[in-house]
Amino acid sequence: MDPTKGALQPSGPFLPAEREAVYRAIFTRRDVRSQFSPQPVPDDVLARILTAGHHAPSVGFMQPWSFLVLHCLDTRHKVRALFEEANAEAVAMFPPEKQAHYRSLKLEGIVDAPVNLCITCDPDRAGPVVLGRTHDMAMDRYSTVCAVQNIWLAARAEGVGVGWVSIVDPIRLRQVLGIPERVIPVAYLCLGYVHEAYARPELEVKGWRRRLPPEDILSFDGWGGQRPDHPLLVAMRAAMGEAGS
Ligand SMILES: Cc1cc2c(cc1C)N(C[C@H](O)[C@H](O)[C@H](O)COP(=O)(O)O)c1[nH]c(=O)[nH]c(=O)c1N2
Repeated sequence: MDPTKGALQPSGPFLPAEREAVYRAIFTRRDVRSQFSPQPVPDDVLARILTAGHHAPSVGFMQPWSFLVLHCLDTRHKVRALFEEANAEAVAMFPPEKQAHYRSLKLEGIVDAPVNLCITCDPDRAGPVVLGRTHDMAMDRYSTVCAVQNIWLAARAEGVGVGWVSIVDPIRLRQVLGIPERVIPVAYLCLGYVHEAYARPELEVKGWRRRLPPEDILSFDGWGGQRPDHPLLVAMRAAMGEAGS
């Protein structure tokens, strides 16, 4: 008996409105730090968002992620203290002329948001030899990041904002959350309803950095293959214009 018999489903393009909805989620998704409503995110909504995360692609289908759901305010205050400490160290790493600007940025919403998630990667989830990870062990972490992105986009569709906080010492984060040593904390996310969000990345609005034009990120037939008048480049410029970027 062929196990693939009847396993296929139609896979054509979405209807225009469905396609628009997917692109809308992508283009209006924001990293949210300060606009969180304290209104709780109900379990059924959170369940849909996490289920989207759990349907991410993963190397060898290893599904290396765990989703730690953090409501406890005491725990979140401990994580915020880790952020404060790391952020003070971070300021000093920037050139003196950028430090005041850096200090003015709000870079977390750990306690403002009603719920946080820590998304971890367990390299041992599927044994030592994993299909597709044989020549690059980082593939399990990349898979975990795919889950994060699914969560981020599904949350956008639910009206739930997500902010990624990476300015924390991962070793101390592990201790605070009781994460075993072999497990890697990949992402710390703050989640909550947002009624208004920036139309462009907050770092762009606040003059820190701008989105790069397509000519800076497209290359043809190998690294460094710039083709300034290539039709794909022209089309991507137009698509970015339509996306408002
Ligand atoms: C791996 C990683 C880590 C972080 C981030 C993102 C990612 C992917 N971002 C959010 C980041 O600043 C943001 O995505 C960009 O500025 C682009 O903005 P939008 O996400 O489009 O709103 C982020 N933001 C922040 O305020 N504090 C942080 O510690 C981090 N860390």
